Amino acid sequence: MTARLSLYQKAEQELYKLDRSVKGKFYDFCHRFREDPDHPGLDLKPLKGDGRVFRAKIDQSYRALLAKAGVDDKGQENWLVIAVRHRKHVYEELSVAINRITGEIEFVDLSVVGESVLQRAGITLTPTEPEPQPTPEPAPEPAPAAAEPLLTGVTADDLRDLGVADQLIDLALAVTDSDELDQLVTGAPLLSKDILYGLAAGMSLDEVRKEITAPVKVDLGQDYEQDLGAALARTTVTTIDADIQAALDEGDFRAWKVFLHPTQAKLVHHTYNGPARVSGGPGTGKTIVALHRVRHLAEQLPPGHNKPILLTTFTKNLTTDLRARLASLMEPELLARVEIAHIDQLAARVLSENAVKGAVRQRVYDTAALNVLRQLLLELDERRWDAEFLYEEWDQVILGQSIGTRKAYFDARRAGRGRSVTRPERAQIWKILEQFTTRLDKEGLETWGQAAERAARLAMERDAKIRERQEYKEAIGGKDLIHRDDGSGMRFLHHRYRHIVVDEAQDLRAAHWKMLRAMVAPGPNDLFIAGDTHQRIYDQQVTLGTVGVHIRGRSSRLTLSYRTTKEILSRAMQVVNLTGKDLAYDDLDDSTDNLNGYRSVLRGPVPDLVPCTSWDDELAQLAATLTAWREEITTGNGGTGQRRDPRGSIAVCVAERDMVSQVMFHLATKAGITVAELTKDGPKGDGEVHVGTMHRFKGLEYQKLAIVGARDGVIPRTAVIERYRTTDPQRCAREELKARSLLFVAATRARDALRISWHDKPSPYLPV
Ligand SMILES: Nc1ncnc2c1ncn2[C@@H]1O[C@H](COP(=O)(O)OP(=O)(O)OP(=O)(O)O)[C@@H](O)[C@H]1O
Repeated sequence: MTARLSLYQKAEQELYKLDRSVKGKFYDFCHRFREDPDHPGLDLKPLKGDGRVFRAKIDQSYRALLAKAGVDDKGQENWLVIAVRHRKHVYEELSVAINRITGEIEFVDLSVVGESVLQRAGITLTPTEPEPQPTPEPAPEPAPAAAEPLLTGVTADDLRDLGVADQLIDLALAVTDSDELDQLVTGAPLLSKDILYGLAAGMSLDEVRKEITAPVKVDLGQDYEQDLGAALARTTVTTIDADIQAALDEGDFRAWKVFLHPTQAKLVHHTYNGPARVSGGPGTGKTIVALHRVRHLAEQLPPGHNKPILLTTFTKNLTTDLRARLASLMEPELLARVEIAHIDQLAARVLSENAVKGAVRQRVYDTAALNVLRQLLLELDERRWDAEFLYEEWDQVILGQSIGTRKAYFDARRAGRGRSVTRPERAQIWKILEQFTTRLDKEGLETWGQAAERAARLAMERDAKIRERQEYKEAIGGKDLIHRDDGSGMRFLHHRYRHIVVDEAQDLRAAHWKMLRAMVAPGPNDLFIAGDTHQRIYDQQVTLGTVGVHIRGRSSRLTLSYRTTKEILSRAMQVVNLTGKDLAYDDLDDSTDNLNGYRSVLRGPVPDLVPCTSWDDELAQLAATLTAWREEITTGNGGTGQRRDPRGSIAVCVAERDMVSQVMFHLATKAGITVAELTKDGPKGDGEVHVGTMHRFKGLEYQKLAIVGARDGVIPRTAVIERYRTTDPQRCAREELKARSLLFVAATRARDALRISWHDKPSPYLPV
């Protein structure tokens, strides 16, 4: 009889860590097992635990642990590989269970639980193939004196109700410190791990129930515990040959493509009755969820050749990154149904489609437009207002709210703008800004903010026409509108997209949102928004409700970081910790957001905080660190790990623009390290180490990251803070918040190693 073989997520992760030769043998094993699971060479035998787990021979040393999940209609047996390990670590007590919350198959790996915890919980493990013992085993140490349990205020019933695997409950209650907990959860199913870490991080039972358990709860029938076949259908597994082969070849870099965390999967597959938003700290998988969401939506589309799905984000280099990742996740035919464009590119496209001949304007960045305003103020001898204040008033209040008349400006809300302005002052400001926009116009210039506004207006006009046509059609009982449509092109008018997915949403302008809102018909799954306001590094605070994007009741938060180690995360959190400040992070709507429960299960070295005596000293020490990092990566940590090409794994993030070229020059000429500048379009060239300013690092990640020049006066900038400290305290606080977010974004790009250096005084936000 042949068998169908699937691979449990944890088994796949174990495989990554095995030697290449064992991986190869495992692959052969899969082939042989599929052909005939009862072949004597495989030596398939049940363990004594609950009789549902079997072991089979991969080679002399390695065993596969498998669970039999029934036989299908064609008589084919369904088997799940739950673990791959050395025969020394296979115990009779191992068993599988079906989780009462998720209904998925769970395997609790007792072999990794610490000896002392097992003793306290009264569990002894029996090896299936005991090693010959040359000397008698010493009598086991008596269990250490009982210390206070780590998890207080929770009972076994609480843990059971939340969804912790039965086998882990007594063990979890016997744990007395976080190292023991770390060891326990290494072999724990995902949901148990989340719950136990959540409780240990101080989440209340209610919070865990709401944020961790409820999102993954499914309705299970009466006898669900016996039906492994049904449970297998609910469990995320790798099934086909090619998948297993790819997993073995690509290692854990591809994990995100196959295995979504249950909380992530829920968000990906849910049907939302309108715009939905997912938030969460850095590295919690918001982008991964957005990418899978695009695939999910594409899979539901009726056949066609158009592109009814838009995936958009704030910057160009992130768009390149998203495109590459999506291409590796989706079949080309499905990918062809997705438009991938950054938000300014989208606005530019709308404008060019509607361009009047001869009226093309050159689009400029804010600094260029600000210079035009400065020149104008000089010519007018205008000293009552400084150029930055006026520019922001224009960009954020007038453009931000699409204000077209002096009267509307008198009534405008100026929330978050700091100093108030009286009616006569508004009259002065309006007059100056009118002259400013006329000047821009005359010079044939347009800012990206203006372009976004114009694009939004055009998209909204188109939306209004579509609605009007729709309403008319409904009013006449759904008949064809041949006469009305004739020759006007109206018949072909429809919303550009059926679904829009937005990443890094926290930095989009009000006009961008208006444009996006108008590009998709309101309805199920219209807008899916991923973002984290703790990472807002541009000045665009938007309340989505005011631009027609209503997310209330459809917001979710991810809390588990997959990128950053606990050690990096705890330092980074201190940067954005606003305790005692009269400031808060918004939730993109009219409430606040926080990072409660944000945590990581990854461990690594504590970040290095390095004081230097001068900039030259900083450069020299940086070069030494990078040389060591490169060595670690290329030699696979001195031969203990996987060897890798260091290109694209290491980056240097600088606090000031000028430092980019200085760092690049120093590394290339004095340290023999090849470099690539991180530009708007991504890394330029294929140098080993990427170098860029903090803004360029948005949304990216590196194995090892150095931040240089993190000193007081630069983060935050003295000039900016001094300008507003007395004149506009609210603005001053906003600038501080932005500077904190920038450092937070930079620090959380690091996966395993983070090093932050400065000379003179450190930035006040650094935890030193
Ligand atoms: N389910 C998963 N399995 C394995 N890896 C995952 C999973 N989800 C996320 N990751 C990994 O975690 C890292 C961070 O994911 P992602 O970029 O989506 O986070 P993010 O929340 O968008 O971060 P940021 O806000 O910092 O941009 C990536 O390396 C990704 O591959």
